[in-house]
Amino acid sequence: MKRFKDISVGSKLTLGFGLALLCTVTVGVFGVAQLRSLNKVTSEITGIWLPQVQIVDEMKRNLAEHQLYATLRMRTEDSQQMADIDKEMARESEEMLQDRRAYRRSAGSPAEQELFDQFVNLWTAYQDSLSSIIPLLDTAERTKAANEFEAVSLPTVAAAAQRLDGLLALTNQRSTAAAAMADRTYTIAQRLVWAAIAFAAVCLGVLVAWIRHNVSKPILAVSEAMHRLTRGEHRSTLVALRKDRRDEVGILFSAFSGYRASLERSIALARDAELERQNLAAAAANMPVGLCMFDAGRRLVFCNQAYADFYRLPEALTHPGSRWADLMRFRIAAGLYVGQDPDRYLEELSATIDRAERVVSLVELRDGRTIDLIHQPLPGGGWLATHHDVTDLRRSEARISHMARHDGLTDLPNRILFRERAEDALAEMARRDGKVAFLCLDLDHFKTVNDTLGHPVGDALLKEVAARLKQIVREDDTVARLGGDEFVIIQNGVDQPVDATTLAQLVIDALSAPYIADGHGVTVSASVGISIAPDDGTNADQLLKNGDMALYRAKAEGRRTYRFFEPDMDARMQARRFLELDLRDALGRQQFEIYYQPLLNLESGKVSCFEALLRWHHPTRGIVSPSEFISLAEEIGLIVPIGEWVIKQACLDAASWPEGIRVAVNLSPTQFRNARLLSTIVAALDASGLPANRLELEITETVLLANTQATLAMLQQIHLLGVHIAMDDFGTGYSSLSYLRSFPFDKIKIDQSFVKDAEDIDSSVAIIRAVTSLGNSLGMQTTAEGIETAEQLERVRKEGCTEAQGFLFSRPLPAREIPAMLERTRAVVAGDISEPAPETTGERKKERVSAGRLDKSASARA
Ligand SMILES: Nc1nc2c(ncn2[C@@H]2O[C@@H]3COP(=O)(O)O[C@H]4[C@@H](O)[C@H](n5cnc6c(=O)[nH]c(N)nc65)O[C@@H]4COP(=O)(O)O[C@H]3[C@H]2O)c(=O)[nH]1
Repeated sequence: MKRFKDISVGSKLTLGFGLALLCTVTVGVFGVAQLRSLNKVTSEITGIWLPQVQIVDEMKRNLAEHQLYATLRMRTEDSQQMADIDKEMARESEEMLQDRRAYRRSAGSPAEQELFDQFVNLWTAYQDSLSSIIPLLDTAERTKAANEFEAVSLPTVAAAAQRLDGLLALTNQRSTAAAAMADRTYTIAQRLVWAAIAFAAVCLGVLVAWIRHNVSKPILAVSEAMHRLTRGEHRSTLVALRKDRRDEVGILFSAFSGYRASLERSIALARDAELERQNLAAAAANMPVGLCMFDAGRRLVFCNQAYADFYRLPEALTHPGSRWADLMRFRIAAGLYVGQDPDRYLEELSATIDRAERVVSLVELRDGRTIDLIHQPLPGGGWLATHHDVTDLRRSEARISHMARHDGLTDLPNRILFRERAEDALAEMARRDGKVAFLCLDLDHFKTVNDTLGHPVGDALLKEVAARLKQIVREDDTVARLGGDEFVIIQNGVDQPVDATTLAQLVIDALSAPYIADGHGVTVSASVGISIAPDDGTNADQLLKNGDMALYRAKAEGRRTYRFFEPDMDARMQARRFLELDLRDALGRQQFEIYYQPLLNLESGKVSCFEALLRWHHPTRGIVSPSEFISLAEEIGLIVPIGEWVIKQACLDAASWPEGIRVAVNLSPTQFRNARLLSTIVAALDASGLPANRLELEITETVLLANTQATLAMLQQIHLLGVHIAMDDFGTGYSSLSYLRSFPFDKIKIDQSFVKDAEDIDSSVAIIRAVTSLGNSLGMQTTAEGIETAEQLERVRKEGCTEAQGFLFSRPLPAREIPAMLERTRAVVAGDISEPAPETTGERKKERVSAGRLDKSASARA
C-alpha cells in the first residue's frame, strides 16, 4: 500500500478538497433541511395560525358587533333604525358565515375543532334565539322579548364568545409553539452554518499549513538550494530536505539531486578537464621539445619556453599573434639558418605550409645543433610544429652505432664490423683477383691468467694485446676481437702465403713480449691459425672456421706458433668432438684406470713414491693418454669429478702398499680452484685409512700464478693435514723462483726436458744445479723427471737431485704391477739394468700438449 507521503500533492489536495466538500455539503444539506422546516413552520404560522387568529378575532368582532346590534335592536323602536340594524345584523351574520367557512377550511387540532363546533352551535343557538325574540318586539311582548334576550341570547353569545376566546387561546398556543420551533430550527441552522464555516476555516487552515510545510517550504528549500548551487555552494545544499518522499516534491527533490549530481559530475569533469588543461599547459610549457602552434592567418597561437629557447626568440615574438614571417626572419637574422638563400628557404617553407602536408625533417642549425622538426597541419587551418633538439641523440646514436660495431673493451671492430669488413675485403679480392688472409689468433693460457690474476688483469692484458696488434697491421687490414682472447686479422693484398706467415710471426713475437697488466707482470704467448681466401673458402664464415681449425692445430702442436689450414683438419676436429662425447661417459662407465710410476730416493736407493698417472680405456681406441684427454676434460669442466675419482682411488691403492711409500697425485689448476678440494682429500684419506703424510699432491706453477691469499690459504690447509706438496714440471712455465719462496713446498720436480738436454746443453745442467741447490737451501726434495738412462741418473745424482723418476726404473703401470716395479727398481739400483723399460702394449708415444697439467713443452723454456 502506498504510504501517505508517497501520494502526490495533487491527489492529496483533491482528497483534502473532497473531504472538506463532503463535510460542507453534509453540514449544508443538514442546514437546508433545517431551513426548510423553518420555512414550513413560518408558512404554518403565516399561512395557518395567523389567518386563524385573524378569523377568530374577526368572528369575535362580528359576534360582539352582532350582540351590540342585537342589543340596540332590542331597545330601538324606530323603524328606520330597526331596518338599519337588521341590515347590519344581517351583514354581521353574513360575515360570520364567511369567517366560519374560512376557519373551517383551516381547521386545526381536534380540540380546536371541538371548540369551533361548540362555537358554531352556540352561534346558531344565539341566531335562533334572536329569530324568535325579534318578532316579539313588534308586538306587545316587547318585555318578554327583552327578558328572553337577556336570559337566552346574551348568555349564548357570551358562551360563544368564550368558545372563541378558547379557540383563540389554542390558536395562539399553537402559533407560539410553532414560533418557538421556528426559533429553534433557526438556531440549529445558524449553528450549522457557523459550524460549516468553522470547519471550512479549519480545513483551509490545515490545508494552508500543510501546503506551507509540505509544498512551499520544500519548494523554497529547493529554490534556495538552486540559488546556492548557482553561487557555487553545491556541497551542503539539500542537507535539511527529506529525500524519501515520492510525491511531486519528492520528484522535485530527486530531480534536484539528479541535477546536483550531474552538476557535481560536470563540475568534477570540468575540474578534471581544467587540471588536465593545466597539466597539458604545464607539460607543453616545460617539455624539452619546442612546441608552437600557428593559426590559419600564420599568427602564433602558442609557443612553449623550449621553442623560444631553441631559437633564442625575444619575448615580444613569443606572444600570441606574432607573425610567423617575423619569427622566421628573426631566426634567419640570428644566424640559425644554414643554407645560402634565406629568401628561397622562406619560400619553400611557405609552400610547405600552403600544401598543408605533414612534414618530418631534420634541420641542421649553424651552431651545430640538429633539430628534428615535425610540421603537422591542423584541421581548421594553421599548423602545430614540434622542434626536438636531437643533437645529443644523434651523437648517442653515432656512439651506439660505434658501440654496436666495436668491442667495448678494446675498441676493435667486433664480430658485426668484422663481417662487414670481411665481405668488403672478399668483394675487393674478387675484383682484383687477389688473396685475403684470415689470421685467427688467441692467447696461450689466457684463461689461466684471467682465472688466477683476475678479470681486471685479463682485461688490461687484452687491451694491450689490441694495441700491439693495431700497431702491427697495415691501415687497410682489419683487427677484430670476436670475444674473450679471440682475435682475427683480415690481411688484404696477400700475394704469397709467406705474407701471412710474416704477419703471423710478427703477431706472435709482439704478443709474447712481457706485459705489465694492471700492475702485474704477465707473460703470454699467442697461437695463430691462417686461412687464405679463395683457396680455403670464399665467405667469412668458412674462412673463420678454417682459420679456427688451423689455430687449434697450432695450439695442439705446442702453442706460440702458427699453422695454415689444411683440408684434413676438419676431420680431426670431428674426431675431437667424438672424443669429447665419449669422455663425458667415461667416468660413469668406469673406463678410467690409474697407472703408477715409481720415484727412487737417490740417497736410500729405495722407492719412495709412486706417481698416479691416469689412463682411459677407450672402448675402440684402446688406452688413451692423459695428454689427449686431460686438456679436453679441463675445457669441458669434467676435470673436477675425474680428479676427485683419481684422489680417492689413488689413496685406496696406496693404503695397501708397503709402509713409507707415498702416492703422488696430479692436480690441475681447475681442481685446485674448486672449494670442495679440501673435503675431497680429507674424505679420500678417511675412506682409505692412508696417513696424510703418504699423500703427495703435484701442482704446477700456473696454480700459483695468482698467488692470492685464497690460493695460499688452501695450500696451507692441505699442508696442515700433513699432505706433501710438490712443485711439478718446474722450469717449463713462468719459472719464477719467487714461487718457491711463497710456499714451503716439500718437493721440486725438475721437468724431464732439462734432464734430456743435460747431456748436450750446458744451460740445462746449470738450471738443474741451481734448482737442486735452491731446494737444498730451502729444505725441499728435488726430483729429476724423465730418467731413461743410467748416465742421466748419474748426472742428476751428481748435480744434487735427491729423487729420480723415469722409464729407466719403470714405465707407468697398473697398480697390480707395483711388486714388479719395485723389483725392477732394485735391479736398476744394483746396476743390473741400465736400459729404459720397454714400451707396454697399448701405450703410445706421448704427445706434448700444452694445456692444464700437461703444460711442460720444451718450447716453453724458450
Ligand atoms: N719420455 C718420457 N716420459 C716419461 C718418463 N718418465 C715419466 N714419463 C712421463 O712423464 C709424465 C709424468 O707426469 P707429469 O709430468 O705429471 O705429466 C702428466 C700429468 O701432467 C698429466 N696427468 C696424468 N695423470 C693425471 C691426473 O690424474 N690428473 C691430472 N690433472 N693430470 C694428470 O698428464 C701428463 C702426462 O702423463 P703421462 O702421459 O702419463 O706421462 C707421464 C709419464 O709417463 C721418461 O723417462 N721419458
